[in-house]
Amino acid sequence: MTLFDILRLGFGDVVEIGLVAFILYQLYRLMRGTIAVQIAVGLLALFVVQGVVWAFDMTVLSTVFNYFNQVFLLAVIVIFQPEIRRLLLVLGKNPIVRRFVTSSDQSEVVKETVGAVEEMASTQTGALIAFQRTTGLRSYIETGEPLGADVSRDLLLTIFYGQNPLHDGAVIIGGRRIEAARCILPVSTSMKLSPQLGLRHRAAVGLTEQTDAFVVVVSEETGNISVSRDGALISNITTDELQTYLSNALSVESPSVSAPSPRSRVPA
Ligand SMILES: Nc1ncnc2c1ncn2[C@@H]1O[C@H](COP(=O)(O)OP(=O)(O)OP(=O)(O)O)[C@@H](O)[C@H]1O
Repeated sequence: MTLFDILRLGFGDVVEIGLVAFILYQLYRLMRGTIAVQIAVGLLALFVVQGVVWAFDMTVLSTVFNYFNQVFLLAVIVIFQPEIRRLLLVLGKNPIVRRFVTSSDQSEVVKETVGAVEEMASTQTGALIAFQRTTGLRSYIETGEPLGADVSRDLLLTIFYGQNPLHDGAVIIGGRRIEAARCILPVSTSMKLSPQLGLRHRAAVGLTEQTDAFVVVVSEETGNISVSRDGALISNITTDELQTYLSNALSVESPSVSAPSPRSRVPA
C-alpha cells in the first residue's frame, strides 16, 4: 500500500494541491511589502474570532458575522483590487500570446527619449515618462491633455520645461506617439520603497505595479535618472543604461553597451 492509497489521493488531487500552492505563492509574492499583508492578517484574525463565536454559540455576535459574511466576497474584491489586477496581469503575460503581438520599430522613440532625458538630467528638469506596452493605459491617458504627436527630443523638452503648463504629471507614450501629457498616475504605497522617495518616483512605481508599462523618471532634485518596471525601481542609471533598458522594454535591438548592473534595485 503506497502513501497515495493511504491518503486516498488521486492524480487530480495532486494537480489541484499544486495549483492551489502556486496561486497562494503568487498571491503572497504580489502582496509582499504592501499594505494588503496587514489587511490579510486582519481578516485572518476576524476568522479566528468568528470560529470562537460559533464554538461558544454567541447569538448576537453570530448575527453580526452573518451580515459580514454576506458582503465578505465583495469586500475582498474591493480591498484587494490592485493585487487581483496584478495577478491577472501576470497570467496575461503569456509568452505564447506575446509572440503574436507585432511590435513596430521603436528605435527612433528610444533615440529621441534618451536624448531628451540626457538633457533634462543635466539641467535637473523633473520628468515622468510612461511607455505603454501590452496593457492599455487609456484610463491614465484620459486624466491628462491629449497630444497625439510624434515622439521627439524637442517636444519632450518643451513639455517638461518648468514654465510650461503641461510640465506637471506624466507623459504617456504609446507606440511612436506621445498620447498625452499632464497625466495622473497611481501612487505606490509600497513600504519597501525608501521613505525619501517623493511622489514622482512613487507614481512611476505605482503604474508599473498595476500594468506592464515601462517608466522613466528624471529627478528635479538631483538630476538622477531612474526607471521602473514590474513594480521595481532602478535608480541612478546612466544614459547608456537607460538606452539598454528602454530598448529591451520596447523590443528594440539594443546597441552594444555593457549590461546595466541592478545597483539600486528596489522591489516594490
Ligand atoms: N500621481 C502622480 N502622477 C503623475 N505625476 C505626479 C504624481 N504625483 C506627483 N507627480 C509629479 O511629481 C512632482 C512632485 O514630485 P516630488 O518632488 O514629490 O517627487 P520626487 O520623487 O521627490 O521627485 P524629484 O526628485 O523630482 O523632486 C509633481 O510636481 C508632479 O509633476
